[in-house]
Amino acid sequence: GAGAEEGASLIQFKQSLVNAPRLSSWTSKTPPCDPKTQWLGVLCLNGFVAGLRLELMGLSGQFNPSPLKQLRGLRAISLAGNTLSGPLPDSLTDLTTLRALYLQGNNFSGPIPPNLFSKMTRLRKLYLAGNHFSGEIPASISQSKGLVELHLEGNQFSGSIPDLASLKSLKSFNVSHNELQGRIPESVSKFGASAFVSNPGLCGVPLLDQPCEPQPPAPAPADSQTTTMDTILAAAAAVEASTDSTVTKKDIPGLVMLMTIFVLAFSVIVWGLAFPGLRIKGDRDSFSKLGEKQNSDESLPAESSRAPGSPERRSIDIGVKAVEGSTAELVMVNEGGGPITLSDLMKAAAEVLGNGGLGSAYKAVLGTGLAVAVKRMRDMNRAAREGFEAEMRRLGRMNHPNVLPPLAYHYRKDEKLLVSEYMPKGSLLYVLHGNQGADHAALDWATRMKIILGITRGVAYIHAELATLDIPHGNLKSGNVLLNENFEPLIVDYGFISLVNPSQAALTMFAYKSPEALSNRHVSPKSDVYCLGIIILELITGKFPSQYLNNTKGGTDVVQWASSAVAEGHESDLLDPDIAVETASIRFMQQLVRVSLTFVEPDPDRRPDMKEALDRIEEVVVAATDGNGEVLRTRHEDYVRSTSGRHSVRRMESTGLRSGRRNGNDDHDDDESFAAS
Ligand SMILES: Nc1ncnc2c1ncn2[C@@H]1O[C@H](COP(=O)(O)OP(=O)(O)OP(=O)(O)O)[C@@H](O)[C@H]1O
Repeated sequence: GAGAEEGASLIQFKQSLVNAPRLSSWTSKTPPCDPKTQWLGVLCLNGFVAGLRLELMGLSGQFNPSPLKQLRGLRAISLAGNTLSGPLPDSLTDLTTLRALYLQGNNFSGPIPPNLFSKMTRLRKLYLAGNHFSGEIPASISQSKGLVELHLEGNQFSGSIPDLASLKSLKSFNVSHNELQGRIPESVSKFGASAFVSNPGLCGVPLLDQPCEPQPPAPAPADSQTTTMDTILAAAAAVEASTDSTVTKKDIPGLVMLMTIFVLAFSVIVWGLAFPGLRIKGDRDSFSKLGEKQNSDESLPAESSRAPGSPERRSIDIGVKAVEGSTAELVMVNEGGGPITLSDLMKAAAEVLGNGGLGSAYKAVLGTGLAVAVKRMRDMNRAAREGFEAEMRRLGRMNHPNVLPPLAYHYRKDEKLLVSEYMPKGSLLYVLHGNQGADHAALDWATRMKIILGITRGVAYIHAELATLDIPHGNLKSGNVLLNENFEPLIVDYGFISLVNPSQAALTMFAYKSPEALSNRHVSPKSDVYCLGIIILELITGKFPSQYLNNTKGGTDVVQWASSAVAEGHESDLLDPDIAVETASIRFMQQLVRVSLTFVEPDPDRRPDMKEALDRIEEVVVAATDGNGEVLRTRHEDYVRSTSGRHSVRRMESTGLRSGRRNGNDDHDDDESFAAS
């Protein structure tokens, strides 16, 4: 009967597999769906084969789907986490009943036939991640109009992302860690940067670091060696020297490309290794429901995109030494990380972190094991050497648990480096919008409140310490808030206004995106208050603010949205669903929305100053955490600000809120000893 025919097809399918001893139950002696002898990995529905769940079985050989087209009720196939190889054959196209195909974590390779998916109109989930697929993403994917989950990350797909506007139900999408190029189609830009990272040729929203503009070809890689800070800077400097100085912003993507290809290669391996343990749990559950629910057959959970593992380091030495002929040294301005010399730094294994408006950032791991972030500033010639150095010394003296001071700088006319401690969790921007992994999950309400309070305190401190500046921070955004291992925020990239060339400042610094700047009025310390309001709304709504973009496309206008929701009395619509579940705290979330709306008042005169802003935030947070010492073990009165503006003296009860950083400057010893006095 039908059972025997289906069995014969499966046996034929099995013959294409190598190393399938675990499929010994697959014999012609019994039918595949007999409840007493049911074949391993075969899922049945009403006596017919409905699914093949053959993940993590050590299977190798090629995937020959031809025999499977005889299985009229086949809805899901998982071969994930095996070592199947070769290309995807054309015959896959005949599996038109398929709802879900999980092939991730194998060794599949080669281009995918462009029309492969044109007949697979019922497909809802397609996982090809973590293989070696190359060539273009098959355009026929857009014909599987019911796709809900599409995961192509960790391959070598090239060319541009096809237009996927026809995939109206797409909920989960990832093409990160490929070799894709061109502008990200608007239809998928909502999936956030993590869905696209490590595609050096991709540009546009949501890759803020990779705006679309013509890019020069990447310099060709030379032989492999360890990449050091020195070779990275040399390469960057050489590209710059070979073009005019305005090209600086474009040279780094080439470097990023080289670096990320290597990171990619390594992370695919790690992904493959990490894969089995990750997959097995969720899959078993959801697959076992296949016999119960008609529509849940394909509901294996989505694999969240992995952050890349530790980088593989390769040389991009193009023969120019960044510091050759220079006597300039690295000048320490904060002893927190111990002494660092320029030669330590140049020898350090390095990787590219990103390319921001003010420069490019690199991670370097020193011989001592200390990881530092090195920011190579561009367009920072506003101040003469003495002015630059004095400002750096002042920034190095910053001493607040929520402010990351530079540890050292390197100054030459044509090269300025700023070294600070490396924060492994990365920025709030990344944790909030990019990474949907464990760090994102940790952003519960208490943590977000702690972050909001920390940022506000940090900015208030910066305003007190750098009161002489027109705009003390000037570049406040979630990308410039780093998170330490306790999710304590640390503010970076502050105090540059007197150093950055004015035209560059106006183009790239976030204070210049405030309403006053956009209507050609003066930026002021109140512009930082505006930027702070955006970050708070970003944290409460979980939405990427359109205010961070240069055009009006993409992101959420959090100011407009919050103002109208408050005006209409449905503030609760604003809340990120991830925190709105904490219903007991909703009224505090709403209070914070109202407070932050005062920060984003279009008229700066109607905004509070930073001192007042801090009071308002602390008031809500203290009320919200009263009687709950776990959230924030600091009290309002422990944070005493001196009116002189010279020092922000504070006492933190919680060690978690206390920075371990030591300040190298005698002037400020009273900050450290305040608790004892
Ligand atoms: N000390 C650090 N530790 C960890 N990551 C860092 C550190 N400093 C910067 N980064 C990360 O490196 C990346 C690039 O930083 P960079 O400052 O160059 O860009 P940006 O913040 O996007 O732009 P801008 O130049 O406008 O500040 C960002 O993702 C940032 O979060």
